[in-house]
Amino acid sequence: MPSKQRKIAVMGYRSVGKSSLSIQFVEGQFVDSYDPTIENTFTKSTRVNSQDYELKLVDTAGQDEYSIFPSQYSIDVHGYVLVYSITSTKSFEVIKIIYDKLLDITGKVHVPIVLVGNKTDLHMERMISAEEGRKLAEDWNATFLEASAKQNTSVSDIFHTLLMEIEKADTKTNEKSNCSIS
Ligand SMILES: Nc1nc2c(ncn2[C@@H]2O[C@H](COP(=O)(O)OP(=O)(O)OP(=O)(O)O)[C@@H](O)[C@H]2O)c(=O)[nH]1
Repeated sequence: MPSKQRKIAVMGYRSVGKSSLSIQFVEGQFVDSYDPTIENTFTKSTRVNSQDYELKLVDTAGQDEYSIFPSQYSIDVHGYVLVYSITSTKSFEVIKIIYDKLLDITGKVHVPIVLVGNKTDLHMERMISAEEGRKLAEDWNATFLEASAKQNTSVSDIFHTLLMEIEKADTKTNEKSNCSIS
């Protein structure tokens, strides 16, 4: 089977660990220093369910409640990793706003999304429970995962799950377009 090309955008509030998750997945390392991202694109080959993928990962600049959703991330992107930090109530609020803007700009009812609560290693500083995250993802009809870029917990699951979600959405669209009225 030929390899499929997929583009994924990682979005969320500042400093939630978007770069750290991307770098952990692509390079297998964690960098402790904080360097705000403007935009970084990574490529990685990966395999899910016997299918090879050529993945383009766009690590975006941190957004806040006032940011305009960058229009370049509304086209050509197959799925989104929406990240908040379990230690930051603000980042959880901002991810809801980003989600609303994303739906608005794509004009779609359903977009493949994995909602990620990052920094689970900082359990003493936890502000958002797993239940709250799960509930939000349920409202969105998205998949929910908690992760730690630092400890490399569930990091590859995020991207593999999203690739499966994209595949599911693709199948649904194809089924619809093959549907004829007689
Ligand atoms: N303890 C802990 N720290 C983390 C984790 N992920 C990221 N960090 C730290 O959080 C800070 C911000 O991480 P980044 O990956 O740069 O965050 P970002 O979301 O890309 O930030 P912006 O580019 O500003 O939007 C850095 O100091 C990281 O080392 C994690 O899972 N656990």
